[in-house]
Amino acid sequence: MDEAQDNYYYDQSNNNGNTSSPCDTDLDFSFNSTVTDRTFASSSARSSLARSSLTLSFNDRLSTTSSSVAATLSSYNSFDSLHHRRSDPHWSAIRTATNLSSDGRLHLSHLKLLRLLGAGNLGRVFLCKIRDCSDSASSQFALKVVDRDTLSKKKLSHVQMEAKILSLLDHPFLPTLYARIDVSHYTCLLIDYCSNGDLHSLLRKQPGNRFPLAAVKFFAAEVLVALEYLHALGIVYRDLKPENILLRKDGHVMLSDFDLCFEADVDPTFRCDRVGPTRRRQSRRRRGRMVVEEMEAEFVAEPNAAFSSSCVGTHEYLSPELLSGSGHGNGVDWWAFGVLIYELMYGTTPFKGGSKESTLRNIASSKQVAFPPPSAEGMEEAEDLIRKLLVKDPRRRLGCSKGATDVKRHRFFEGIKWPLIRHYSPPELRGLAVRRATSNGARGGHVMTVAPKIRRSWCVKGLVDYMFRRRKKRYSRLNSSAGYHHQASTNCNYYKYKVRVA
Ligand SMILES: Nc1ncnc2c1ncn2[C@@H]1O[C@H](COP(=O)(O)OP(=O)(O)OP(=O)(O)O)[C@@H](O)[C@H]1O
Repeated sequence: MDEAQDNYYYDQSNNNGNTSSPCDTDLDFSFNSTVTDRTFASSSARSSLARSSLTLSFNDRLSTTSSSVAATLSSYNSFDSLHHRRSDPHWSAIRTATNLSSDGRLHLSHLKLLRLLGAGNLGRVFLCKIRDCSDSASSQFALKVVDRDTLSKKKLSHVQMEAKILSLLDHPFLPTLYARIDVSHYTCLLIDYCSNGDLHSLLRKQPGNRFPLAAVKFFAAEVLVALEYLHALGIVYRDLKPENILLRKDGHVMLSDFDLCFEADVDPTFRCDRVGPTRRRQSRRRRGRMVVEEMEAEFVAEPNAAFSSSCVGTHEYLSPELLSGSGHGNGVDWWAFGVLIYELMYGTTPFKGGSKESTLRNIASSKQVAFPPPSAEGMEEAEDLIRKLLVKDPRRRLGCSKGATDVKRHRFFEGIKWPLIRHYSPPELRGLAVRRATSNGARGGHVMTVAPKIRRSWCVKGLVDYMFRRRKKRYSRLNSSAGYHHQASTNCNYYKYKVRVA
């Protein structure tokens, strides 16, 4: 947006007789300008080979919860929320902008559009920055602009679903909704900007369109943690694919596109079992013998009773039960997770045919997934995981009953310290420009709470009861506390520890 357009904005607000200060208005519709479109359309980050999501209408019934979010859209500024990233410099940039605003809210006029990032089914996404903010890195955001007047009722419900889901999220691998601005017939969602594009485009830049195994493991592990968090909130994603996995400037993932999600209830469970033999040990401190028991605690929060019968997703990623139209649940995400790992490893999806119809036929057939001969060490583990995720019957599919808890245990992920996942270095790949965190950057501002060591020794009698009670208390806050989910999903959700009974 150039100076001339800035002036146009001021004139326009005056013509409308708006008496508030220029920065308090929402009348800067520069995203509507054809100049903006022409100038920036070519800079769209997504490759032209990207596969679009579909909403088939053989069964058009939306999930029950989607109607409940069809509430009136209103402006949403979440500065006061207890977001775990509230010390992030992005929030500070927004706070600085709104301090001067008479109503304390963020308005479109606080934002300067820089370029068009791309356009999707529902609207366009712009790179923008907070005006007059000196820290260029922390003042950049992505602004998703939706023109509600151009959308059908069904697409409008998708926008509402996306806005609702975004407002619930508080996780390093998922976008933060900094503000929602509804003005006239536009809905604008201000979220994190991912300067490294999407995983689909990155994959196309690699030799043979494949990632090395270590990179597959890195991306799969991060996506798994993001999925785990969504499922713990009762959100079934339904549109997992490389195109929807964006890469932040630090090379970590951010899932995007929540318009096809549906919500369901979750009934979290926490189990604590004794594993291994009970041993007697000499206590140095207490001068006596004590009993040491090795316990395994397991936390599961998976919407395994989720049910929807609308057919949505992306052809190559649709699961057999979704295609059959007889209803599906959380299993669609675990199926898609298997397809994703396959695609990252082999550069193509496992059931891809010559046409969309033949792809769908292959998915629906009883044909099992086939693999090229293994070419590197560790491929067998990956193949075994994919095979277990691509089980056609969702009742027998890995992940469907205990979610990420079971998937994380697979030997493909062996060695990953889940609580530290945010701090693993991204792989060095062609086309991935990783900017390390600076002192006031991502790491300094919002370090993920690191869980305690996986193995711990305790010498408090009744510890298990105590932990169980504490966790139960936290579960009761399940739907209200985003912080809890953050903790639950960044902590290892199954771990062993020793209990010493004096
Ligand atoms: N936060 C972001 N940072 C950087 N680029 C983004 C961001 N969000 C979206 N984009 C890019 O903008 C483009 C449009 O995104 P959008 O989510 O509107 O559409 P889409 O991914 O095609 O989804 P849909 O399935 O809703 O059509 C995509 O190419 C995406 O890569």
